[in-house]
Amino acid sequence: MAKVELSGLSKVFPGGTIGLDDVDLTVNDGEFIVLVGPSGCGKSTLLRIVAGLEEPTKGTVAIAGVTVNDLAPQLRDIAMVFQNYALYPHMTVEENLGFSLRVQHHPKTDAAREVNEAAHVLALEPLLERKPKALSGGQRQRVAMGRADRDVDRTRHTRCRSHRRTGGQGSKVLCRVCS
Ligand SMILES: Nc1ncnc2c1ncn2[C@@H]1O[C@H](COP(=O)(O)OP(=O)(O)OP(=O)(O)O)[C@@H](O)[C@H]1O
Repeated sequence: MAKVELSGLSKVFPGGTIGLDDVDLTVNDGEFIVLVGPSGCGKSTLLRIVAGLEEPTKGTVAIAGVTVNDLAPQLRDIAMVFQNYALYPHMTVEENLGFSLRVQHHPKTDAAREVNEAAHVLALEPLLERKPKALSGGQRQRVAMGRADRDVDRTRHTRCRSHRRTGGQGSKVLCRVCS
């Protein structure tokens, strides 16, 4: 986990809809927070900006002390679970959890071990052979969380741009993957 700091964050969409208006928020390393508010108040917009899927009109996003406004989403070491969970319906829980590891060409034994660890932590062990349609909403959400965490490309982070920005290998600020 890393500290996330949002400063003066605003988003005005084309057409003039205000998505966010001057938001300041600090989430400390290891802190768990919940954004609560009425439909349309800007929760998804805020998360999309942190993940890099939306550009703020004003303000800055810093992760682990590094301003990431100009950093592409895949270089931010952020995982996001979407409201529809984005699971592959034709794959089992096990295949969904391991999909990104296969795409990243992780050795099979390492991938299997990581999938088993994730299944244990998320209490999905008895459900590994099931497909998403045979899961409850909460179970689907846990699979989506497990998959999102594996979506972070660990191979990419051997050349982590955050590191280069903060002084290369001697940097004190390391992302979760590289540290
Ligand atoms: N791409 C877009 N173009 C124009 N307006 C948008 C766009 N995306 C979101 N908005 C508007 O920005 C505001 C904030 O939307 P956002 O999706 O962040 O709300 P939310 O708090 O996540 O809502 P919900 O709880 O219903 O999911 C809303 O008024 C929404 O209509």
